[in-house]
Amino acid sequence: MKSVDAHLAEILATVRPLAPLELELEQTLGTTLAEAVSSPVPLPPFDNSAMDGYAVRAEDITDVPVTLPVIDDVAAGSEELRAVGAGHAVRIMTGAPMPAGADTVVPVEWTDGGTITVRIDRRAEVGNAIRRAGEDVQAGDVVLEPGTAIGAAQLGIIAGVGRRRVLARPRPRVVVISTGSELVEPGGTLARGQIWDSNSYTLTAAVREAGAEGFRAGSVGDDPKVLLDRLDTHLVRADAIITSGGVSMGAYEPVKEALSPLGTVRFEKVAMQPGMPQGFGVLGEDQVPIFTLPGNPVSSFVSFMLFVRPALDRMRGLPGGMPETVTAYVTGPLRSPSGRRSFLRGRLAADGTVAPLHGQGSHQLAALASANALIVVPEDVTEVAGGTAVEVIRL
Ligand SMILES: Nc1nc2c(c(=O)[nH]1)N[C@H]1C(S)=C(S)[C@@H](COP(=O)(O)OP(=O)(O)OC[C@H]3O[C@@H](n4cnc5c(N)ncnc54)[C@H](O)[C@@H]3O)O[C@H]1N2
Ligand code: MOO
Repeated sequence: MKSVDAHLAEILATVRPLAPLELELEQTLGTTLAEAVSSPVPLPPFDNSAMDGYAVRAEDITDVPVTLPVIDDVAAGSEELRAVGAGHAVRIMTGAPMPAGADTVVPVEWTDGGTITVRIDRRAEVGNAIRRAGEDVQAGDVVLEPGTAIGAAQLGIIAGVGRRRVLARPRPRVVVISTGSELVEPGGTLARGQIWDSNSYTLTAAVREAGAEGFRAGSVGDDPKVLLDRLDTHLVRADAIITSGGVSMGAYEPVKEALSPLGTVRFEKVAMQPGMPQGFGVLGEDQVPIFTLPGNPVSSFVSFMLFVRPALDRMRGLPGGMPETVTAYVTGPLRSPSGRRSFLRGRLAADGTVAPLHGQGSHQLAALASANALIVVPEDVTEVAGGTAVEVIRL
């Protein structure tokens, strides 16, 4: 059997980062920057007040209380400013430019809040409550390096340096197709022998959680021709394809039957539990990667986390490797088949323990839904005693 590491290594050697595009600011969330972003101006661009209060000369308020005439009122965005002469005060708002002559800001709480004259009750040192130009960023400074994943804060600094568009690797578009003639859309009525299709929903959601665009292309039955047609329709708009089901040893395995003759997708057994039957390869002229995951719901989800997610990271221009693990102490005994790496569902607690859940079957979706971690048991371990340190993948 092929090892988990070898299977992931083959996948990562095949998938490539997507080509960067000029993207509008609004479209950059979840994309990966492909250029260095720098600021054309210092940030803040000008000295400004950090508080609502009064801009004055510190030397005029060394003896307090003192009452000064208020000669101007400046709000954020004010352009024409009167200079602050000796013995004068200017009422100033947070973010408003510092008027010339003033070297300190007295917060309104330290005053009587007057608008014609103001009584100042507390001294302020030179520079008090002033935000200096360039204190955050100097003109020309790189604020984001290529390869940065763009989240809310990163998008904020791109906007903050005035950029409308940036060069970024887009979110991969991933088409999800489930196979199986027993599948019925949720909301429909089950006849005998049927089940609701959960995998295509789980996998599409997992794709989105992984920072890619998920398109659920519904389910096809057990006819390999229908699957090939469906793949053909979606290949043009896909950066990757995921199928579920139809890859084991049964009499009707549409995925295997449809794709084996192409010679570009390999079906193998990977030494893991769940998720043993795996397929991976490329399709079409553009060599679109395809992941054919096993149909058991827990198996397809675990396979996604181990193989598809790192591949999507790589396509996004991020490092992409084995999911990170943390060490935890298992609260009860575990069993694992010899020669296979197990990924058991568990609940990781704040005290650093992980409790294995009841229902470790590959079909037991409810146990998966209550898990927040996968407990990893190495290939050469068949039994783990309660209290042992184990590695877990957080979900
Ligand atoms: N003789 C053997 N039988 C099986 C083997 C084997 O090695 N030899 N491997 C088992 C393992 S392990 C797995 S995992 C499954 C994988 O089977 P397939 O990928 O071919 O998937 P199906 O047969 O289509 O379905 C398996 C199971 O999952 C349910 N399913 C499928 N699709 C969905 C869906 N979209 N939503 C919810 N549930 C789904 C399906 O009804 C089956 O119960 O094969 C074992 N057998
Ligand atoms: O390997 Mo299958 O994925 O256990 O159920």
